[in-house]
Amino acid sequence: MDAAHLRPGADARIEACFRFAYPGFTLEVELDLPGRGVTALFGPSGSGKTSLLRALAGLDRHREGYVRVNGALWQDDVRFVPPHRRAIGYVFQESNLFAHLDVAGNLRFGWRRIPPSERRIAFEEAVELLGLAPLLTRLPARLSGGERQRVAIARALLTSPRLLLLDEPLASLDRERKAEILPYLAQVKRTLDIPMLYVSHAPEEVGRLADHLVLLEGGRVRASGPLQETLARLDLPLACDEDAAVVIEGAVVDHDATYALLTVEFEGGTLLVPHRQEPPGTKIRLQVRARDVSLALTEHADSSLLNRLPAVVQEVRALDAAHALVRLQVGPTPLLARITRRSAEALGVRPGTRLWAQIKAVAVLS
Ligand SMILES: Nc1ncnc2c1ncn2[C@@H]1O[C@H](COP(=O)(O)OP(=O)(O)OP(=O)(O)O)[C@@H](O)[C@H]1O
Repeated sequence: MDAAHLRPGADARIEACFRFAYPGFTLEVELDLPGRGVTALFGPSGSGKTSLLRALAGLDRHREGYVRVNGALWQDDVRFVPPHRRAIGYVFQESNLFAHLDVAGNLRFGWRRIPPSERRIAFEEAVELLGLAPLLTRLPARLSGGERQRVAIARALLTSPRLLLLDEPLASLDRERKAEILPYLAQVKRTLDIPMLYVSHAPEEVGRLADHLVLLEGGRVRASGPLQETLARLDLPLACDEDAAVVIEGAVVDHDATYALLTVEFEGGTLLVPHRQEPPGTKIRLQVRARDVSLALTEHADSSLLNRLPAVVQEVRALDAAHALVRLQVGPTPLLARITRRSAEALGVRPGTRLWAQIKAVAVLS
């Protein structure tokens, strides 16, 4: 079986439009999202993320709605495809596995629902992708939380979905378990190319997996755009967070074994990152937090900081009485710096200022 059958075309889109109200809450959204890759759905509690996923899946039927996923029309004014005919995989915060079935039985449940001619993922492929081979005969009660979620993801994949909806799939897990599962999700993304809508509050998950970001607020779309651009928008609450960070995509060009440093080239410059060896050409995602970036008008070659990048200021915004947020551009790549207002004034930081961004820490996300 060839997973390439799952690949949506180049012009693939997910289009959705909903308007509905619950007492005290109205959801009014219009979305036009890439039909490939991972779209992260961000937003405060009660902003409508789960309601939107349920509406997309057809689990809640709303009169005013439109859903079209990579050419398949699931809902408009006259048509409503019921949820079990939508080819959607849904993974919830708590995996709702059947307690009386072992892992293999749970996986077969999803798989058997799909007529053989419509199956596009082999049983063994899902087992291998999620590393489930040693667990097939275990009952859910004897699995860790992380293992249960891996089974839930594999079960969803075995329904050969056109769209995978993940509603905070890692939220109930501790840090270590989360870190264990993320590589599996990244592998699913790389191998199967099924579009995913991923609800998460965790910058680490979003930074690692997402290509596109939607920010919901009070039942409305506050922002929707490519991940790197959207994370660096000063008018959004994401950039104002204490842990605000940008994501930089690059490729490994070199490894210095003496100091265990990778050289990563991105559009606009290079960064040195402490990391294990990776073959040249490996694509890599880096995360740089706004508070780990300081600014200088001249290059401080006598500093202990390895990473100094020439940058141009695009925008400056006061965060509070003491701090300012600066959006910089390193070539075409956006970067954020959180500095004191006093420093911003002393350096004369304003749009167009050319300076050096000094980066204290870079995290490797993948
Ligand atoms: N079936 C329902 N009937 C009435 N109100 C509902 C229903 N489902 C959701 N709501 C309300 O709609 C609003 C949005 O809820 P929703 O669960 O979609 O938000 P969310 O962004 O997913 O929140 P969280 O991050 O806490 O999961 C809330 O005010 C919730 O109480």
